[in-house]
Amino acid sequence: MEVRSRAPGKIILTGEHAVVHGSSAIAAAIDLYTHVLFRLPSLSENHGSVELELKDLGLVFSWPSQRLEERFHSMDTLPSTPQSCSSDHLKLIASLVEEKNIPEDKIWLSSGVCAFLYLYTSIHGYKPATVAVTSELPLGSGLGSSASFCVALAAAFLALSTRVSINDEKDGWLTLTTSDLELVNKWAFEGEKIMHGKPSGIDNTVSTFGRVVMFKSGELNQIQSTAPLRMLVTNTKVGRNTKKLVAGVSERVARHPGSMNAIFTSVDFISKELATVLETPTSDDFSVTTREKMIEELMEMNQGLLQCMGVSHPSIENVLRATEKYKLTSKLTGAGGGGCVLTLLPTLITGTVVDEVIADLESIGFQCLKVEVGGKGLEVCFG
Ligand SMILES: Nc1ncnc2c1ncn2[C@@H]1O[C@H](COP(=O)(O)OP(=O)(O)O)[C@@H](O)[C@H]1O
Ligand SMILES: C[C@@](O)(CCOP(=O)(O)O)CC(=O)O
Ligand SMILES: [Mg+2]
Repeated sequence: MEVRSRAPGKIILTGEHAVVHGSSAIAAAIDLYTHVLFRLPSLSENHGSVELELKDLGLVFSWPSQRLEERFHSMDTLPSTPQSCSSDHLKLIASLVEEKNIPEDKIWLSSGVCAFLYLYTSIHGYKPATVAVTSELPLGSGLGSSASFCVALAAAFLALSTRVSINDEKDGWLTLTTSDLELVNKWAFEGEKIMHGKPSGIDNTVSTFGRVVMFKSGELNQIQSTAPLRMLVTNTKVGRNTKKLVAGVSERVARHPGSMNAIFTSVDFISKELATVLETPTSDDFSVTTREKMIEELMEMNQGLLQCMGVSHPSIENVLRATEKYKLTSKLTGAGGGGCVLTLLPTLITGTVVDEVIADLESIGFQCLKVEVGGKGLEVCFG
């Protein structure tokens, strides 16, 4: 028996970090996915283990089911509803991951493997299975790979544990009902907590539900954008870790509470204004160019405030300068500190100019990705 799931990454148009502190943020799904293939072995192929195959990284980890059961027997590991992983429970999981001797240059993977073990054992128990993961997203770059990893895993485990109701349809990609998407989203949030420490929930929410969303304090509002948004994503290829960057901002808040809260309030206004701009139909009084100028100005202001939060990086500033030469506006997306940068591609820009911008950025050593913005969320497929 097997199920596949795929969950998109995201871009944050405005509001990253501030959203962790209660401000509004606007994010959109992108057409780059994490894919999970979850297989329960037949009796003849039963290997008695829970096996995680990270295909892009060429790594396989496996834990005998019996050993997992013995290690966790004192834990309440089969909650019927999503629950946070307690620190004792996480210590146990971390010790099972440490035994795998993940190579030092890939040690950043550990938190992902911990999140996998937590979601697997909580939702599915200890039964032998093979879980294969591939991702079209650059990992640890601000495009929400951690959240899409958790969403795709939680969906696959729930789908084969019959904890979600699926239509009768047997072939093709299916979307879940809203209440099942909410369940997946809650589990994915628990996985994100293991990876981010203190996530806002925006990444798992947009990966689950797709589209363009405004998010504030756990509340989701769909944005009906009146025109397509064209964005170029530039990966600076400077590695960074969301958990550390989020913690760094909280430390700055502790040192400068008044100033930082004023910044978060400004970001809240910026996101709300962006929502209005996106939802306002273009007309004689509000042309596409005016709309795009407004979006650019809001992105520019948000980038300035992200600098004030201490999460920009020289590589990000380089992208800003390189795109400014073409009168284009850019802003970091995700946690910053390196990672990815967004550049708005106005409607009137020609393909030749876009190609020149990309060539310039790639000549500096960056990687450009053309993404579709605001598409679908999580889907599953039985086969
Ligand atoms: N396909 C994947 N395979 C294994 N781990 C993954 C995968 N996708 C994400 N992760 C985990 O998520 C972490 C990156 O998350 P994070 O630092 O939040 O950056 P982002 O979410 O922007 O990609 C990785 O270090 C890894 O632990
Ligand atoms: C910085 C933050 O706002 C977004 C982090 O996104 P990413 O993991 O860098 O893709 C954190 C959060 O909202 O949980
Ligand atoms: Mg992340």
